[in-house]
Amino acid sequence: MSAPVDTLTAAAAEIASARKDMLRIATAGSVDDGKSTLIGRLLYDSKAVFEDQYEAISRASRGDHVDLSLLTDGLRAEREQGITIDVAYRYFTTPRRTFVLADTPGHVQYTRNMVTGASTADLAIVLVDARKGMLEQSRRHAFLAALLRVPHLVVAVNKMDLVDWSEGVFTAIRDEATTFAARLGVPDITVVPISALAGDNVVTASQNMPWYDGPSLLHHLEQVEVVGDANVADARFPVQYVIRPQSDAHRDYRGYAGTVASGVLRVGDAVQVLPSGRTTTIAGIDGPAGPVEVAFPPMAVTVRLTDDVDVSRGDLVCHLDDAPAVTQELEAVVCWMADEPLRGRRKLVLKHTTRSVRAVVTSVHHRLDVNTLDHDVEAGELGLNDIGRVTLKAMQPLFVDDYARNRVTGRFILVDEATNATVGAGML
Ligand SMILES: Nc1nc2c(ncn2[C@@H]2O[C@H](COP(=O)(O)OP(=O)(O)OP(=O)(O)O)[C@@H](O)[C@H]2O)c(=O)[nH]1
Repeated sequence: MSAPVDTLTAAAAEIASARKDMLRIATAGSVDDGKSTLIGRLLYDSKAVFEDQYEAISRASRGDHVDLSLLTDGLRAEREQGITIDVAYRYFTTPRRTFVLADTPGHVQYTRNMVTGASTADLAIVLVDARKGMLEQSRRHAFLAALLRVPHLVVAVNKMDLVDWSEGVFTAIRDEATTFAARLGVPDITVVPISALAGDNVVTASQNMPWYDGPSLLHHLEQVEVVGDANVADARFPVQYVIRPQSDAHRDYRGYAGTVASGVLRVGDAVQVLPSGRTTTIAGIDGPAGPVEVAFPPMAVTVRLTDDVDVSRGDLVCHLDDAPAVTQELEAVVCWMADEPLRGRRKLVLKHTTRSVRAVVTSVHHRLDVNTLDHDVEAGELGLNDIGRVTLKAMQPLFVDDYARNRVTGRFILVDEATNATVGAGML
């Protein structure tokens, strides 16, 4: 039985109050587009930086402007190499919201980090250098954001000071970005002209671009609506651990711990456990601070069931009438991240929610050209950072939804059997 509508509304309201204050952002830009400077500017102008830190970087900066990229680059080991490698998470808060910012590097070979950083993001900021316009990299970043179904896209056209704050330059880039985003099916795009170095339109409105009447970047980040993006309809609870205390006092306790992937679970709900299909009822839900009546994403809880059904790690608890597809054959868009190409008959380990199964790629249908969005059906393989459509056969059943409907149960990663390295990410 699904949760009744009033429960969904209540859950949406609870998610709203829990989430209204938080926005997860992924940033992407090519090398030197000014990502570090932009993040530094956001931190500084939103007062997330202490004055003494600012004085230290003022002293270290050369030229007219304080080099805010020192704030974000300061801790990076890549300083010597001059490149950014891993995804770094930063937090900052304004009176309106808390922001979790995944800083993903721009180099083409690091697509993998972008995939990691953006897969849970509410919003992606793609930085573009006003002098260069939409490059292949910018398109690639926008494409990945769309592929990962990041619901909101911002294209920040940076270094407007270097094009004399030209409205014409901005309009041309905005039109190109908007057209490309429309082809990708991006539901929401905002294009903002900024100067991260001088601070124009980052937090406060620019005096230099009176022709722009949209919001500043931070203002947009503070007001963008994300509550409606959550899937509150389909209850999906992948079991991570079975909890069965050994002590005599708790000998009868058996609970199933995990994170609610989507939807709403409520005490008393009739549920089924996949793959067995056994039906039972939720006897209780334990949160970190004690029992709760309702659980919704992304709460980590322990669920107790009324019947003593056999449940193990990797099983899925869902309602009776909206179960996911149970399948061993998967057709997916895969982003390949290993040096040696992906070809048919390749054996891999597929990790989907809390389940790991062996799988084999049965065919590579096409490779996608990120610039033209054309399908190359002749390719027959995917090289490093290629994206394409493949079919896989899993050795055990998986409980899946379309990625478009569910960003948690609709994605998986591919791991090399021998090295245990992540070699691919897939969207169903
Ligand atoms: N004139 C001007 N220069 C800028 C602006 N934003 C950044 N820069 C400069 O551009 C250069 C690159 O900026 P970064 O912030 O380090 O670039 P990045 O994209 O973080 O580079 P990686 O860390 O290598 O990915 C620096 O010299 C900045 O001072 C801007 O709005 N105007």
